[in-house]
Amino acid sequence: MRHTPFCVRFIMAAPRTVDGVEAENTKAGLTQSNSSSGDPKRPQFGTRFLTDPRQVFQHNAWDNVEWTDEQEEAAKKKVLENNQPLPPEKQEEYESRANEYWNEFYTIHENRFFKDRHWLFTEFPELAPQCNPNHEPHPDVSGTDSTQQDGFDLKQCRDSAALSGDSCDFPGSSATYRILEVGCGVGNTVFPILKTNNDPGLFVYCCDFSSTAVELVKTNPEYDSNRCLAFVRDLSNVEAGFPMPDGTLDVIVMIFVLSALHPDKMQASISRLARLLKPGGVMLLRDYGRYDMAQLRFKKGRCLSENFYVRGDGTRVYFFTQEELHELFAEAGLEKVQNLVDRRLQVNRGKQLTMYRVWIQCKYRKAS
Ligand SMILES: C[S@@+](CC[C@H](N)C(=O)[O-])C[C@H]1O[C@@H](n2cnc3c(N)ncnc32)[C@H](O)[C@@H]1O
Repeated sequence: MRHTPFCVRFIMAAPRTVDGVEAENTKAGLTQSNSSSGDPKRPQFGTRFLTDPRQVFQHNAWDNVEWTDEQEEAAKKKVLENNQPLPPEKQEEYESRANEYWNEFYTIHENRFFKDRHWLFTEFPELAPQCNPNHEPHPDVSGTDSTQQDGFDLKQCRDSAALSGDSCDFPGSSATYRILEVGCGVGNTVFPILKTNNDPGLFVYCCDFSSTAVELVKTNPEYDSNRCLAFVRDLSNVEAGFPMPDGTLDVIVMIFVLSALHPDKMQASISRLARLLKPGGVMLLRDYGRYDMAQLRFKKGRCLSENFYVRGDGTRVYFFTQEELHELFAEAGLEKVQNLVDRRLQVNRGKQLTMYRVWIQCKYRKAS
């Protein structure tokens, strides 16, 4: 096995059972995952398959679950039954006060709700590339001039800034590997990245439109302003600026965030974010898939538009198909690297409940 110089060992959490209301939001089931990706390079560490339905309550979770046609039809029917959208004034209120609802969420739950997740690095090795056994050292890290690697030409910027007397420096401008997490919440992705990816050239940006969440990130003892910058930013406001120029990011991460935006605002938000990527940079997404248990649990009076709902606490969620996500990324000029559906059956053995989870995972690259 190759030596991995800057790595902290990955911790694989054991699968946990989720149940009740918490299951709607929690990512606990994501600690292990599997899918029918067909990607031979993708680590397969969720390999418990249910072959005999009578055995379903033998374990807490089953991977890569096939849905029957009847099950799919029943899910479709359930969604249609609850598909009466709320009146426009209610819709408008949930849109205009969206960040306030998330502020309330974080005021109540602080950082207790979303848990750290170390599956991140197995599913998304781009977050700590030097920890991948097949990793070829990034030329920047081995000491060459990083400025020429950037889509944004930092050297040219510095040269012209020297002439004009302006500055082209920005937070993280001296970094050689820049990651932005959008909709970062309380930092359950950011802090594991900072802990695991010890590349001295790393800089992590993270933003959320909940000022309460961003404050919780900044006051976390693990927040290090030499390696990280947290800021408040509404993704759906595409006119607002970012603290880094276009063409400077290696990775943009979105974990259960795009689904919280109004569907009409998703395309512009993704297209705006794509501009921030360097050529060759990647956008990583994990989010709710169509007919996930959380969608089927919504009762009448919660639907905002097709496949878009408001929870009891005023936060909203959309349930995607793979095709919809592909369209969004392709329209933003990105190329598919991965777009897979992850179906998992979680079991509450005590209550003899079965919970079918559906998540979608995507990686899309900006052409070099
Ligand atoms: C389901 S939480 C996920 C949080 C975090 N990514 C995680 O996995 O722990 C969705 C997050 O998206 C944020 N969010 C929702 N809409 C947003 C928007 N328009 N701009 C920025 N952040 C947004 C919310 O404040 C919340 O922190």
